[in-house]
Amino acid sequence: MSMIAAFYGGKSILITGATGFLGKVLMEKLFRTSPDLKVIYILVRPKAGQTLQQRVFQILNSKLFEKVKEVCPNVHEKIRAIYADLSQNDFAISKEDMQELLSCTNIIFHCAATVRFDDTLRHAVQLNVTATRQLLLMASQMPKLEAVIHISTAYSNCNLKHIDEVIYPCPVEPKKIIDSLEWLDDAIIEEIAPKLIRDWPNIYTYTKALGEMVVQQESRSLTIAIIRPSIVGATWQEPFPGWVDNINGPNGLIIAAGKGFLRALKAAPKAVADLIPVDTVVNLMLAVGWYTAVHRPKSTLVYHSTSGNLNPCNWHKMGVQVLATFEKIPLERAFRRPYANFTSNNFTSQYWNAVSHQAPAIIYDCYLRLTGRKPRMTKVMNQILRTASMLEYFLNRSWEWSTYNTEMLMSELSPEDQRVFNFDVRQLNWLEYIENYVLGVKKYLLKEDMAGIPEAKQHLKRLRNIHYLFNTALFLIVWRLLIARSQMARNVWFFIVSFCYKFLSYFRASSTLKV
Ligand SMILES: CCCCCCCCCCCCCCCCCCCCCCCCCC(=O)SCCNC(=O)CCNC(=O)[C@H](O)C(C)(C)COP(=O)(O)OP(=O)(O)OC[C@H]1O[C@@H](n2cnc3c(N)ncnc32)[C@H](O)[C@@H]1OP(=O)(O)O
Ligand SMILES: NC(=O)C1=CN([C@@H]2O[C@H](COP(=O)(O)OP(=O)(O)OC[C@H]3O[C@@H](n4cnc5c(N)ncnc54)[C@H](OP(=O)(O)O)[C@@H]3O)[C@@H](O)[C@H]2O)C=CC1
Repeated sequence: MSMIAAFYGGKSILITGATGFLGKVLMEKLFRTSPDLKVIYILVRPKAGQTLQQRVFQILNSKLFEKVKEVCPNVHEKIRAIYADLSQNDFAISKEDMQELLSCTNIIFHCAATVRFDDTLRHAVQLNVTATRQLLLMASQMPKLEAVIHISTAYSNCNLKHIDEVIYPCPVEPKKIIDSLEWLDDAIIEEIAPKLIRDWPNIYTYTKALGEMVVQQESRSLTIAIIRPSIVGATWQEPFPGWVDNINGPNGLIIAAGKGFLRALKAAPKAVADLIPVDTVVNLMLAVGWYTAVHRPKSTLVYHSTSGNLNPCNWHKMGVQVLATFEKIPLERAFRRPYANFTSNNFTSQYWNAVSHQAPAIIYDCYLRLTGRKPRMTKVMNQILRTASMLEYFLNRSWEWSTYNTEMLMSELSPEDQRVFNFDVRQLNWLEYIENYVLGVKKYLLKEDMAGIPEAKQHLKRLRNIHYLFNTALFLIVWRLLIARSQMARNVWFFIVSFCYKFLSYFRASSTLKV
């Protein structure tokens, strides 16, 4: 019997960010391994015209939850969606709901955050810092609370090269920033933001670092642990391989590469691609929840959920495998044949951008205009290049994360728990994982039918022929223009033709002699 699964039995668990990528996989695993848990409270806001109930219904009826419905048929009754907006005071939770949460909650998993790199400082602080503080104040009024698990990011200290499992101080006190945002207006905030974030690459990583400091400051009466995942990718094993449902992180770039939009990336090919499967992160979260509640460590422990130091993979290996998979299982209606080029050189990168990205988009838009349609490819291409440039910082550097606490926890688990809540990334086979990942992007994110693969392959063949035709035509035009204008080009042309003629004559003469 798994001790961790048994621990969550009968518990009331509060999850923030349950409608997000990590949150959904967390709920799924909890219901599947501990179907006798009491209730999962999720803090949800209405979104995109959907009510809370509609959002929950959609999640529970998705493919991700198919296994859960077999193990826990009454899952609908065990999930309680509470209206909440984490950017509001007291999260805008009603008095009755707040009372219930305060009196019943046993464990909290705090996943909610804004993960946009370019969010405004005000909004990112509200969500990643102030909301964390407010949640911990709520937690301190919960008599039955056993543990709080805060999800940060391995990149919260990406201004350092070697990162230990400790909370590093930030140059400015979070409280001072929260207070000053109350009276400063938006224009001034955006002006001082670059000065505040100093050597952090974006507002997201900076506010996640502030969030960790808040956890440290508010942890006096609470038992808290922090988990820092690196780049969270599709599921490795559970509930099935390759599940993914948003375009964050690598996902958008994988689609852009598969559709033939993105054919070059400014990335150091040898830099470590520190991806971590989402189910590995969730297994660690549940193990940490159990360990923190049962062993109640004296200080706030930080756990790194990273792959680089135990089982490294680099961007080159990843790119090659992504392309190899698209060769076998192409995406539908590609713009160009998938091709990949990683370069860390500025000049080469700009050259590839002009030749491989911008020029084809402009040519295609001209074609759309000529055929009476609305041009759109330049806009799409600019969007992709903007995203790629936002991720560049992470593609051109490697970090070392120590994993002492994570390995210590692994050794504390029973063999059964090590199997059911496996977070040992050394067992990951990258080639197999990336293939399933790419397949998952096609099936679960783009919702493409596997029956369409022969047609997609046919389409790629047509694109290859167009490519050859286009290049030949371009070569002939350039050559014709050169010959017309330059004596040197004419000389070269004459030399090549006479050389070919002599070679053919010699070949014919020698083959006649042999006979
Ligand atoms: C041999 C050599 C091979 C060579 C090969 C070369 C070729 C290539 C080979 C490829 C190989 C693979 C390489 C992989 C590399 C991976 C690198 C990963 C590094 C990640 C590091 C992460 C470290 C930190 C990790 C963390 O700790 S945490 C999380 C990470 N956080 C993020 O990843 C957010 C980032 N993103 C943003 O920050 C914003 O996205 C922003 C970017 C500002 C844009 O922003 P903006 O331009 O405003 O665009 P959006 O509004 O966002 O979206 C625009 C449109 O997409 C739509 N849309 C937005 N959402 C979604 C959604 N869900 N679902 C569906 N649609 C959505 C939206 O409707 C809109 O459509 P529309 O309305 O235009 O029609
Ligand atoms: N994905 C990754 O690569 C990594 C993620 N992390 C961390 O993991 C955690 C989860 O990330 P992930 O699941 O990928 O992110 P998602 O963007 O998929 O999910 C974010 C969640 O936060 C919720 N949320 C955002 N704003 C509010 C609000 N104002 N009120 C209520 N809920 C809100 C979202 O709700 P809604 O659905 O309504 O928008 C959603 O459920 C984050 O803390 C992130 O920093 C760390 C490292 C890497």
